[in-house]
Amino acid sequence: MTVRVAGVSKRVLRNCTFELPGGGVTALVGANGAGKTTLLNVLAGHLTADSGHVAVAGRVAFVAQDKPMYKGFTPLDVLRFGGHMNKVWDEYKAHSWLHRYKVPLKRRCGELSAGQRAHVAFALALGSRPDVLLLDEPLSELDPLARRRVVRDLLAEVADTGMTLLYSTHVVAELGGVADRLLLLSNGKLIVDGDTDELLGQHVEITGPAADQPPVRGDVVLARHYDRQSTFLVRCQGEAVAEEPWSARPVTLEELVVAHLEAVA
Ligand SMILES: Nc1ncnc2c1ncn2[C@@H]1O[C@H](COP(=O)(O)OP(=O)(O)OP(=O)(O)O)[C@@H](O)[C@H]1O
Repeated sequence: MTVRVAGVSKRVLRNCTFELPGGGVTALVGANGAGKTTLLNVLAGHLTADSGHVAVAGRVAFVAQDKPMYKGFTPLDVLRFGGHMNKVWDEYKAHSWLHRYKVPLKRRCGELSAGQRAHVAFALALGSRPDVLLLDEPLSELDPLARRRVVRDLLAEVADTGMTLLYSTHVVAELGGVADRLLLLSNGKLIVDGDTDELLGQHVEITGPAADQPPVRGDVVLARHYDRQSTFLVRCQGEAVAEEPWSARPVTLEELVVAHLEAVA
């Protein structure tokens, strides 16, 4: 396991326990204040847990939400600094990221756009050849095209290097085909932790006549009742077979996440 977290508590975090195998992409999702940034800071070693244990194997790079950097430095200065600070440093990888995203190399970081600063932070992080890359809302400053390209480039990096990527995000509509694992935090507690394909296979929406319970076995995540109709989003134990007049349909990752968040809101 690349990342092993056992019983970690800190600020809002309560007894968080999970493991991430090497070489995967995990999305960390949760409402505002759920504890995502706190958890990433604990994993990065910037915060010490009040209790519990964290083990992260290999080199770790962390890109914080506000992408802090010296405003007077140019991107070239930042990479030079990265080369001095990191024992392992891939100059080509760092420079090619800035080149690919057309970041002005000699302009001061304080005069770069938020998206350009984000690219400098990505270049610095990837240049350090991390085994574990932690990103806190990495896509929030990027335009729609850049978001797609950055996601594609990060997935290629994971595939090429076997790096483990854990990133927090609110953009659950863009998780499909990207995250192979989902961690869902609510008020500092991990309420969902699993492989996204398995989670999608387990969750189903059942619709039929008004009823207190769905006609399938499993945990009701969310129930909605209308005059003559009930809809249940259920985490099933086995295959969900809904007989007439009930119907079952698979859910998207976004629907799954929103239902779990709504259930505890
Ligand atoms: N420096 C701090 N000292 C004390 N409490 C803090 C500190 N920073 C954050 N908190 C609290 O910890 C809780 C979790 O904050 P955190 O930033 O981890 O949430 P988040 O899930 O990343 O939220 P968001 O989606 O809004 O970025 C919040 O209640 C927040 O007020």
